[in-house]
Amino acid sequence: MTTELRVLAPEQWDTMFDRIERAFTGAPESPEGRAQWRRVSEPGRMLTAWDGDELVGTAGAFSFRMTLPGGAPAAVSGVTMVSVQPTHRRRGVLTSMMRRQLDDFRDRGEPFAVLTASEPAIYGRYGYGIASRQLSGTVDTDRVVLHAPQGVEQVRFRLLPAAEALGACERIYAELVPARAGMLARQPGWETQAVVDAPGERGGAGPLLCVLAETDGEVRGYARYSTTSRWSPAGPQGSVNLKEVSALDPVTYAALWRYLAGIDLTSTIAFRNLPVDDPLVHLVSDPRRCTLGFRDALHLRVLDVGAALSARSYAAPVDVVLAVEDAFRPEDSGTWRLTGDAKGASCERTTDAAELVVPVAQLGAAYLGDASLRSMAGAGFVRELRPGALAEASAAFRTDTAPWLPHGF
Ligand SMILES: CC(=O)SCCNC(=O)CCNC(=O)[C@H](O)C(C)(C)COP(=O)(O)OP(=O)(O)OC[C@H]1O[C@@H](n2cnc3c(N)ncnc32)[C@H](O)[C@@H]1OP(=O)(O)O
Repeated sequence: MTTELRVLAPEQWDTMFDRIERAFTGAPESPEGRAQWRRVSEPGRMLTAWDGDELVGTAGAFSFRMTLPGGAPAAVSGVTMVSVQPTHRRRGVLTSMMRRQLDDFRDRGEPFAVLTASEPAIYGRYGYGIASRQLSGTVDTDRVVLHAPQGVEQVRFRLLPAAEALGACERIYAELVPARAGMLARQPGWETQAVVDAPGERGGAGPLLCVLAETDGEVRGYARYSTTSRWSPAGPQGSVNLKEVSALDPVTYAALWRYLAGIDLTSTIAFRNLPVDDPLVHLVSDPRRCTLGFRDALHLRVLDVGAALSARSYAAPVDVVLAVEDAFRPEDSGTWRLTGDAKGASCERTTDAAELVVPVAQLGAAYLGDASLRSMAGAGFVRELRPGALAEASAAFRTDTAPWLPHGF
């Protein structure tokens, strides 16, 4: 079988989206959801695979700006809408699209690429590593007491339909973007993604609401949530389905959690995506009355080692010669000297002897500070050639704040 790769023509967008829905096997997107995907789709950035006149594969990209350790933003492509039709699976269509996409990203001068995976097992072979994780879980609000820092009683709340509070929430979001690696600066059209609330997709819950938390008349935080009503013989057992909670200061953050925990007729808060170091774990009186789970979130693929490693800062001084192995793009394998600290870094090709061997997927996993090089050495991926190089690099790559991707794409 030969497939031809082409950039999608704009008039073929609906056909393409139909094919993606078929490959993903679920119910079609709501009209609201489909309109949102169309709004953010970028002309010229959807690669398609064709078998004759049949569209059999898709791999798109968004143009994002992502925060790096140290706070600087970097241009990055976010890979999206990857699909191969069931009639053409396991014949190398995805591999050919991945190869072309990475060439394109490199031509755009982007030092790395990111994605979120339907199944994490797919992308390691293309050099992507798991660079951030997310925390999900529940809080039993009948049994757990939320800590009340001083000042919490001064916070006032205003409850609105989520779409009506968009402007205030966007201002908070924009302030938070530089504070955490992995966060994406808002691109046009993405602000409405957070408030798409198709009635057919609520799963029995009420409409999406937004509570604004204010101190002295200034909005300092917000939470987007819906509620599900449930009744047992013993009484009400509804749940708060938390979509997002953000605040500019700890007092407002605690106040928002106390507000959510206090909503009448509910006994659970369920959340799906918090940073893995979220303060929630310290706010609760009884962590055993919470269920907590971690899963992969952002997968990152380094394309230009020198540019990528010199764009971020490092938690501790580092001067290490890294041999980066890239099995999918062997032409990009090589040896670099990385020198840097909290103020910045440089990373240049070198002929000096390698001190640490790092496969490119593990470099991607370590890049935002979440996965430790030492831990990946323990699994046999990272190899130390100069005693001390691993400890030095591992301490330098880690970040005090865990990276976090606030939403999927
Ligand atoms: C960023 C995103 O959009 S994530 C969404 C990904 N899309 C989906 O999950 C939709 C449903 N699945 C699909 O559309 C397809 O099965 C795809 C895109 C996952 C794979 O496409 P294919 O064309 O079948 O992949 P291809 O034939 O190139 O496979 C390459 C390799 O990946 C492996 N592979 C493919 N899919 C999977 C999978 N789901 N899990 C584990 N390995 C996989 C193949 O076995 C093959 O391995 P090999 O090189 O060792 O032989």
